[in-house]
Amino acid sequence: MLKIGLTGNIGSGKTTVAKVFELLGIPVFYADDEAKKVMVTDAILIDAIKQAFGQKSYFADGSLNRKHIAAIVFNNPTELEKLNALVHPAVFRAFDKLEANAKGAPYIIREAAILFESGSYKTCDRTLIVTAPLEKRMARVVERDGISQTEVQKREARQMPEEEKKKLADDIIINDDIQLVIPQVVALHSQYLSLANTI
Ligand SMILES: CC(C)(COP(=O)(O)OP(=O)(O)OC[C@H]1O[C@@H](n2cnc3c(N)ncnc32)[C@H](O)[C@@H]1O)[C@@H](O)C(=O)NCCC(=O)NCCS
Ligand SMILES: Nc1ncnc2c1ncn2[C@@H]1O[C@H](COP(=O)(O)OP(=O)(O)OP(=O)(O)O)[C@@H](O)[C@H]1O
Repeated sequence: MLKIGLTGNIGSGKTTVAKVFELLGIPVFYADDEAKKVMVTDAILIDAIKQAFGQKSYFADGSLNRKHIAAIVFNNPTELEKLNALVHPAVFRAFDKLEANAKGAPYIIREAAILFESGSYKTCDRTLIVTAPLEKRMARVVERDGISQTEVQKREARQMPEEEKKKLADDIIINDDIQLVIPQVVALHSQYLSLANTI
């Protein structure tokens, strides 16, 4: 089955784009959501996170102390690598399951903020990047998450620059509030359906 990797830096609008593909009937795997799920359900992973980042990593009710972990990993690249090495294998396994369950679909989408950085693009047949100017991306995330511009910048600094990703990606959607997003998604959907028919 044709697999499309969908990415974009923080606040680019990749989740928004993914939702449009879903409306067109395409199964989408959200790596971020899956990471959130396994980090509170996988007992071995939970233990490993506590060992690495302290007991404060979880609240008494079992939910993840996201602020505590974010403060550690987005201030120290080595700590972020440690967290990625713990979480990503479980996310990769979940994607394999989704793929197995989506046999009837013409193609599937794997949405991930760090598709290129994590190497998961290698499991995709094509890659699609959503782009937007940095100022717009920052403003969107500040509005959506209520975090400061500095916090957004720290995360952006841990991601491969958008310009580099644009060179690696096969397809692009420009989400700059000037060009319309839905027609761009529909055009790519037709292209992917044709490609899926040739596989
Ligand atoms: C550190 C955590 C707890 C912070 O949680 P928080 O609720 O503040 O942020 P959230 O998860 O909603 O992420 C917001 C954005 O931050 C950026 N971001 C998140 N994880 C990463 C990462 N590993 N590397 C670079 N950027 C990241 C992305 O642009 C993401 O969309 C959380 O991001 C996390 O557990 N990250 C590790 C899991 C992971 O790699 N997720 C990303 C896709 S698999
Ligand atoms: N074209 C647009 N017009 C207006 N608002 C938009 C547009 N695209 C995205 N947004 C808004 O900007 C915010 C960021 O978009 P979205 O969550 O899709 O980005 P993302 O790339 O998935 O971000 P992250 O990497 O932080 O998870 C959301 O609140 C979304 O509703």
